[in-house]
Formats: sequence, C-alpha cells, structure tokens
Amino acid sequence: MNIFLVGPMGAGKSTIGRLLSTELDLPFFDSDKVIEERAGANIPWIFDVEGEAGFRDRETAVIADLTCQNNIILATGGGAVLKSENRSYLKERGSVIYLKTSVELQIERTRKDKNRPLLQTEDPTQVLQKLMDIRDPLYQEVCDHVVTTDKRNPKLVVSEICRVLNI
Ligand SMILES: Nc1ncnc2c1ncn2[C@@H]1O[C@H](COP(=O)(O)OP(=O)(O)O)[C@@H](O)[C@H]1O
Ligand SMILES: O=C(O)C1=C[C@@H](OP(=O)(O)O)[C@@H](O)[C@H](O)C1
Ligand SMILES: [Mg+2]
Repeated sequence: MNIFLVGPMGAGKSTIGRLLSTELDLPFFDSDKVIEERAGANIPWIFDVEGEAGFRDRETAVIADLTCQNNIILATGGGAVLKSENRSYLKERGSVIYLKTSVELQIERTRKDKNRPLLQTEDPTQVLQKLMDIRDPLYQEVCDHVVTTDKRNPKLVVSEICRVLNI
C-alpha cells in the first residue's frame, strides 16, 4: 500500500512523511529531495535558472517514477496537484492524504525556511491565500482522506492518518 501526502507549504508533508515511514517501517521519499538529487541543485536554483515550468517538469518526472513503486510513503511538494497527470498518478497508485492546514499556520511554519521560492515575496500570506484558493479544490479532488493538522502535533497527525487508513 502506498501513502501519498498532499497539501500546502507548511502542512507538514515532509515531516509527517518521515515520522509515518518510521511508524509503519516503510521507505520514505520526498519528491523535492529527489528532484534536488537528480538535478544536483537546490529548488531555489532550479526556479531561478529553469523557472517554475522547469521545476514542474522535473516534479512530474519524479512523481511518475516514485508512484510506480509499492509500499512507500511519499511527501509531495505543495504544487504537485497542479498538473492533472500528477493527480492521476497519485489517485491511481496509492492512498492520498490531504494535510489540511490554515493559512495562518502555513505562514508560521514556513517563516524561517528560505528554500521556498514562491514565498520570497513582500506578502507571503497573500501568496499562500491565493495558492489555497486555486489548490484546495485540487487537493480535495485527488485525496481519499482529509486530515487537519491545526491543533495537532506531528505525532497526533500520524495517529490520525493511521486511524483513517485503518492501519
Ligand atoms: N503538525 C505540526 N505541528 C507543528 N509544526 C509542524 C507540524 N507539521 C510540520 N511542522 C513544522 O512545520 C515546518 C514545515 O514542515 P514541512 O514538513 O517542511 O512541511 P511541507 O513539507 O508540507 O512544506 C517544519 O518546521 C515542521 O517541523
Ligand atoms: O507549493 C509549491 O508550489 C511548492 C512547494 C514546495 O514543497 P513543500 O510543500 O514541501 O514546501 C516545493 O515543491 C516548491 O518550493 C514549490
Ligand atoms: Mg516538504
């Protein structure tokens, strides 16, 4: 059984994915990390040199590959749901959990991390709200379960994921 985590920046996909993989003793993959490994460069460099379009092409190639595996935990990047082919790979090849998170907490949890190019702006709150307006329907479309992360520490989020998946 594959478990794929989707949701906005700061939802905890990378953090929860790693904890969940330990809990379930399954391999963990973070699509952002695989993208960086394959590119030999970090995400800000990819956005800077290849643009968001170049990053999205890399993201689709990685998601297509990783979702072909079995019994993995995959943390996607927040924009993975933008492309319909990515949504198809995710929906058809595993159980998709949407880590729903308020914009306020997205801001609080991403404030210190400068590795998110889309948030290096004057008003990250406005950016995140706009992204949620576009992406929440896509997260909802692709997911099998919605797990709220507000007011839950990572361990409680992991427990809730296990509960909704009956594992
Ligand atoms: N449920 C949670 N409660 C509090 N902090 C969290 C929670 N989930 C993640 N975090 C913290 O938020 C930050 C962003 O988490 P991360 O896993 O990078 O999110 P994403 O991969 O969805 O962008 C990290 O510092 C992480 O420790
Ligand atoms: O929301 C997005 O478009 C992005 C989210 C990031 O991943 P996280 O959601 O893990 O921060 C990363 O893929 C890139 O900066 C783009
Ligand atoms: Mg992440």
